[in-house]
Amino acid sequence: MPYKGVKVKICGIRDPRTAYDTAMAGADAVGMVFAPSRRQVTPEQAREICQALPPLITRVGIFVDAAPKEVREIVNYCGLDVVQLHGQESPEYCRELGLRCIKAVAVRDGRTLEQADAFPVSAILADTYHPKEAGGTGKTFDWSIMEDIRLKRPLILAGGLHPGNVGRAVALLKPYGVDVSSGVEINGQKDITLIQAFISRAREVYGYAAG
Ligand SMILES: O=C(O)c1ccccc1NCC(=O)[C@H](O)[C@H](O)COP(=O)(O)O
Repeated sequence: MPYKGVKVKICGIRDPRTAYDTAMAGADAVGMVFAPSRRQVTPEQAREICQALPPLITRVGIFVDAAPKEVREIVNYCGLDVVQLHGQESPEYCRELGLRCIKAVAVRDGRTLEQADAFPVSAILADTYHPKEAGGTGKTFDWSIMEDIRLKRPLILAGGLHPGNVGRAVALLKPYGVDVSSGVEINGQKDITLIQAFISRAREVYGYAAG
């Protein structure tokens, strides 16, 4: 059955105060990047962020081709709920990890998404393909690729979303969730006004805008 609404994940959170404000603005999930990136956090920073968050919010760790042992250690140390995998991780890797996983797919065509749907994971995150960046590009992809694709797993849409286009994306594709990083930043820093606007615009499609 399709999800009646849309979950909102704000990614690339780097400090406890922004994490708390993001949760109180109504986000369903926050993401912390452990892979090399200008948004990278240490396990110590992520643990502080996780501890600052209220209870009913999902804490997501972002990894790119990290060793399963390292991922499990960070998950336990920080208190993460879900891992989001942005590298070349295989179905066997996801199975071996034994954690709740979101598999990110760099969308080039419908086939890449259908292949990922066979992964033993909890959801698929469709993101923009970039030859050098594993995520957080701030660029959209051609959403029409997705229009005729029906996945078995819940779909989270990402890639270049912002308050000005998220409503259209939700209305067109009706994803289970939306994910944003660059589109709620000003000069590389998360901006709480943009975060609030993003959450409201995403949800007003279903008629329950906050704020
Ligand atoms: O955000 C990063 O810097 C990043 C680096 C390496 C792997 C993944 C990364 N982000 C993952 C996310 O969930 C982003 O929110 C997603 O890619 C969308 O980003 P954006 O297009 O900037 O909204």
